[in-house]
Amino acid sequence: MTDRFVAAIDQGTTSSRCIIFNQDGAIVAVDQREHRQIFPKPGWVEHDATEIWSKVQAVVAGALARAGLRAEQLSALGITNQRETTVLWDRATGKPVHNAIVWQDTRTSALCHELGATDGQDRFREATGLPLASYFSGPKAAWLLDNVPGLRTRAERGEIAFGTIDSWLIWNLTGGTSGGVHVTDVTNASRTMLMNLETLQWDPEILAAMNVPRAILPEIRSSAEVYGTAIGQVAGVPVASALGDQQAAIFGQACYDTGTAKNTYGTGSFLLLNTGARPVPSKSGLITTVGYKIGEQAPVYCLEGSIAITGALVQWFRDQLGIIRSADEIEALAASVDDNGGAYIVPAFSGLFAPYWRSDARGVITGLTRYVTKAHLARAVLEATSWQTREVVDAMYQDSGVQITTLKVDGGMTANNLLMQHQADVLGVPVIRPKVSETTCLGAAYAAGLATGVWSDLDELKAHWQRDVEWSPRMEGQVREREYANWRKAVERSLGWHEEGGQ
Ligand SMILES: Nc1ncnc2c1ncn2[C@@H]1O[C@H](COP(=O)(O)OP(=O)(O)O)[C@@H](O)[C@H]1O
Ligand SMILES: O=P(O)(O)OC[C@H](O)CO
Repeated sequence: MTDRFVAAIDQGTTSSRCIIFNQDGAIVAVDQREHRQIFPKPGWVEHDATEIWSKVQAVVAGALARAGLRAEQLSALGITNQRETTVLWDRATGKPVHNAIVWQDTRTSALCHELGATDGQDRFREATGLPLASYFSGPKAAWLLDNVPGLRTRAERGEIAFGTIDSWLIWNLTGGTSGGVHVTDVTNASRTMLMNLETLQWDPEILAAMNVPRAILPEIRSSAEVYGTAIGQVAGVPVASALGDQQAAIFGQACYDTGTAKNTYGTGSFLLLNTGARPVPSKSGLITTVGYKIGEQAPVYCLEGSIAITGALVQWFRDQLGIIRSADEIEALAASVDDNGGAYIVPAFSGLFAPYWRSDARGVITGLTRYVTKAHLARAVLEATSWQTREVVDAMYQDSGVQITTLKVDGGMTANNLLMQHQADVLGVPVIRPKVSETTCLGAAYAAGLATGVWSDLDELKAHWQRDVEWSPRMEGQVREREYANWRKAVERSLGWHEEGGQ
């Protein structure tokens, strides 16, 4: 039997990656490139979508070259992407009309506040599963339509296309101005704040409230089906999956059973719990989102705890404070002391996401005394990730009644043993990392392979999953609860700092 190969593109916040997998779900080749982060004003974060498209083309070529494969040897191509980031482009020229507005960008906070005051918070949450927050795409699209001169009129005439990054890539991959398909998948659409979670279609009332014309929106499709055939460097290859990166990770982690969960530790961290065939509304500050939908099958929903800043705090410690030279140095520095020396850091750099959704929060370091050294602060940086995760795990339990008994983990920060041990300690459950920790690309590859017959069903995919490392809890319960109380006190001190219009 000749091996079959599936390529996945992971277009992330800081870089684009292409990974080619074989039929066992093992990695054959990887290529990765970073793109520019554009910060025009405090709180604003943009990407150049044209640059992203060229980086994506480069990593696809790079991965093929490293694998020693030709495009025609690929059975399918899957897409996974940073979610919520919003691009509007001119259908005739194929050019973006503005830089993409990134998920972390807070420029629409005031708009969200106004929408809440006029239409009520609950209306949006009930229809879309999301709290009104600058994180999501709908308000970003509305901002662009109102702030790029003449854009709203052109949009209403049907000249402009909206997309999250999946749509932008699929449109370009399948032909762009010469016949590219304008689609998105249910998982990405569920992050726009424009899709109704029950119908899985654009919600006309929400579109009206948000003032977003239907004419700009892509067609919503499943996460695993052939959307079109690629042209150019991968000509002839079916483009056969799209999933938001966190949904791709839960798919790659084989969390197909109700009650299973994973946490991905990257720039931010995103904990998703599979809640099965029905959306579970959150009362505890989580998001209700679509996990995946395979072709004609029923959708699977998730509850999600989105944490904006985890790995990005390590980057801040490295780049803004200069205390370490590389992210991995933080582990040795933190391990040089036994504890945090009483210091806690709450990285509310752009407010706090789950479970608080407080745009008025800003970062704080508390508990400082002259005793505290940079090593204690290094510990506090790492612990901020595990405590924020503990808070979303507690919220998951309140919302779903599911007590997580083991947590599957992945992402760049899981290379840090000290952090993973602390995570197991503060959750009081084992934390497990799989052998293939590139679960985001793997999930997109799995979905594309299912759509094209490379794999037959979820059981086959489940059999690929293998444990690599397991961290077991060691902390005494009393210590854990005392420190958790300290963490929550620190969070209290971060709230209410920022006033609208200030920085
Ligand atoms: N050894 C480490 N210890 C702690 N944090 C780390 C370590 N290695 C990488 N990181 C953090 O992980 C993040 C990168 O992870 P990755 O999964 O590639 O993120 P993303 O997909 O969001 O770009 C960075 O924010 C970096 O600071
Ligand atoms: O690109 P990442 O890995 O930082 O993921 C970003 C998330 O999709 C934002 O919702």
